[in-house]
Parts: sequence; C-alpha cells; structure tokens
Amino acid sequence: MSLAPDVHPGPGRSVGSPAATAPLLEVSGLKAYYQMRFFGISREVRAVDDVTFTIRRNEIYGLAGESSSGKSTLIKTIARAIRPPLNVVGGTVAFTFEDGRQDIYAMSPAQVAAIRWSRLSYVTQGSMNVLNPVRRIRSTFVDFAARHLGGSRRDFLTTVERHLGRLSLDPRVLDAYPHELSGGMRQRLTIALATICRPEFIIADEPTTALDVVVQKDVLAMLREVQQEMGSSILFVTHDMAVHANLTDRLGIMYAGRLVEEGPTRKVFQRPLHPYTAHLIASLPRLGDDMRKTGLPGAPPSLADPPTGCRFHPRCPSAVGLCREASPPMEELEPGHRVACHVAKAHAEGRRLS
Ligand SMILES: Nc1ncnc2c1ncn2[C@@H]1O[C@H](COP(=O)(O)OP(=O)(O)OP(=O)(O)O)[C@@H](O)[C@H]1O
Repeated sequence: MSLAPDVHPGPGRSVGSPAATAPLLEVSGLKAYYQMRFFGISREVRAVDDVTFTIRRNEIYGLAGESSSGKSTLIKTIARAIRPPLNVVGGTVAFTFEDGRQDIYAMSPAQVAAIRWSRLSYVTQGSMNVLNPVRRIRSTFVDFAARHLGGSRRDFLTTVERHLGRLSLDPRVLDAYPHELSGGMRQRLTIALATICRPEFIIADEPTTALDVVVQKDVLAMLREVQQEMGSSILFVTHDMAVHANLTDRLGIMYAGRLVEEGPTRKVFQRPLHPYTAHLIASLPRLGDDMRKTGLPGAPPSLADPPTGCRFHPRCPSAVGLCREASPPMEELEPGHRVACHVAKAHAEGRRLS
C-alpha cells in the first residue's frame, strides 16, 4: 500500500525547520475538572489533574489505564472537544503544526474548526458516531472533509476514491449506508475519513475495542501503515496493554487522573517502575502460563475526593508512610523513562523508605 501524496500534497513534512524538530504536542500542568452544582452543593471531579507530557512528530504514543482513570477526558481536553460541566482549570495544550506553535485554548473557534480533520483528527470507538446512520458514506466524506480539501465536488470524490483504494477499500462502499457494512469495515472507513486530509496529528480513542481479534489486527496494521506513510503522530488510547505492546512507540500510564509512568513502550514492559504499571503488565495472559491472575485489591478512588499523597497508595503493595502524605512528582529515573513513585525513586537512588 502506498500513501504517497496524490491529488493533494497535505501538510508538508519539511525536515530541519523549527516546526519539524519541536514536539508536535506539548501538554503542561493540564487540569480538567467536571464542575457540577446540585441543589446548591458544588461537586468537582478532578478527572485530569496536573498532567504533563509531549508527543513527537512521527510517533505513536499510547495512553493506558483502567476505566475511569481519565483517558477520555484527557484526549477530549487535548482536542478542545469539551463542554460544561468539563472545564480546563489549569495548564496548557500547545500544538506545533507546520505553520507554527499555537495554544489550542488561545485559538478562536474558527481557527479550531479550520485545523479539525485537516491537521488534527479523531478516530473513536463507536464508528457510528461519525458515520451518519441515515446518510450514505459518500455524504459523510463530503460533510467532513470537502471544505478542507477544496476544489470541485468531482475532484474531491476522485481523491476520496483513490484514498480508499490505497487503503484496500472498495470505492463502492461510498454508496452504502453504515448499517449495511460490518463493524470492521465501518472502523476502517473512519480511519480513511480521519486520514483523507493527511492530518499531522491523529487521536485514536479505543478504535479497536469493539472488534474481534482478527479484525482488530487488520485495523491496527492499517493505522500503522497510514501513520508511517504520512509521518503523522498518533495518540492511541486503550486499556488493552497487548495492543500497546504491539503498536505504540512510547507509553503513558494513567491512574486516577494522573500520569504515573511514561517511557519507551519496550522499556516500560521490560522494566515497569511504578507498581501500578507492574500490575497491569503482570495481569496480561501469557502462552503456557496457567497460573490464575489475581486482581488488584480495592477499587480506583473517587476523583471527587481522591486520597491524600499518592492516589495509588491505598492499593499499592509497596506503599510506605511517605506515600500517604506527599504526592510524588513525575521524575525521570532513567533516560526517557519517567515515574511518579516515592518508592521507585528511592530504589533508583539506592535508598530504603520505611
Ligand atoms: N460528564 C461527566 N460528568 C461528571 N463526571 C464525569 C463525566 N464524564 C466522566 N466523568 C468522570 O471523570 C472520571 C474520568 O472518566 P473518563 O471517562 O475520562 O475515564 P476513562 O479512563 O476514559 O474511562 P473509560 O476507559 O471507562 O472510558 C471518572 O471518574 C468519571 O466518572
């Protein structure tokens, strides 16, 4: 499959310019809370609480963590796809696209609309959310992408057909309604839709979770090929650690609204530094291993009233007194490998905590 520029060149990927060397996404101290008021009582769910990380050009960054850890809230906030009661209460989200660096929350609504799908696109779990059930696939492509690519409708549809062909999709699917297609086909179409404008940054939110394993493998291979050919960056969100092991270049682990570990995916799997990451990896099934996997005791905390200190301490097998008292900052303990854990830090420095 070749995705070399065809009818439209898409955003350039010039090497050597400041834009080419800067991180594509910089998230700094980001806080996004659901702020609600019921019968005069305020309630605040701190779903994303002081998250800092960057994503480079041309990399697939994975985000993992169990349900309710804040993954969806984080990516909605990064894409500025938020509405009340979710509010950004601190921090910044900046993209350095080919035309320069911009804080997405300093942009006007018109500027944000202009980068959606063309530079920043979104692939979601429920493909039916994007594919309008009462419109043929062709109309959905026109609705989402025609204005970004410009030109006549005929030229646009020729571009769409060529793009589908390159992704091994039969252009006749453009005549279909979503319900006439399989789940796998619909998901491949959402990837085609998200990449038709050759975006620099793609957010993929659990795009394969609803698919069976064989179709899942196909869709993931397609996504990787698209990414490699276009040189785009992908933020790939799933709780499925096996998918991260096979797909992502770097991996961030979220727990209770915070990033607790980040590093090259291979390193994180080989030597997890945070006890929560170690648990996630240990619970993966392995061929020939017939030991029963034991779950982590306890449940994730309420983000309306998170525990003091390290939010993982009530469930952590290694917790000491300090973990109950002070929130551990994210620190680089090995090159490119960051972790927020007092015990891991002390271990790396050859100290013992009690
Ligand atoms: N609309 C909302 N109003 C109030 N709280 C919300 C809302 N949506 C999510 N939350 C809360 O925010 C926290 C983070 O949820 P979020 O959906 O971001 O987690 P997640 O890691 O994406 O989980 P999942 O994998 O189940 O989608 C949870 O405590 C959740 O209950």
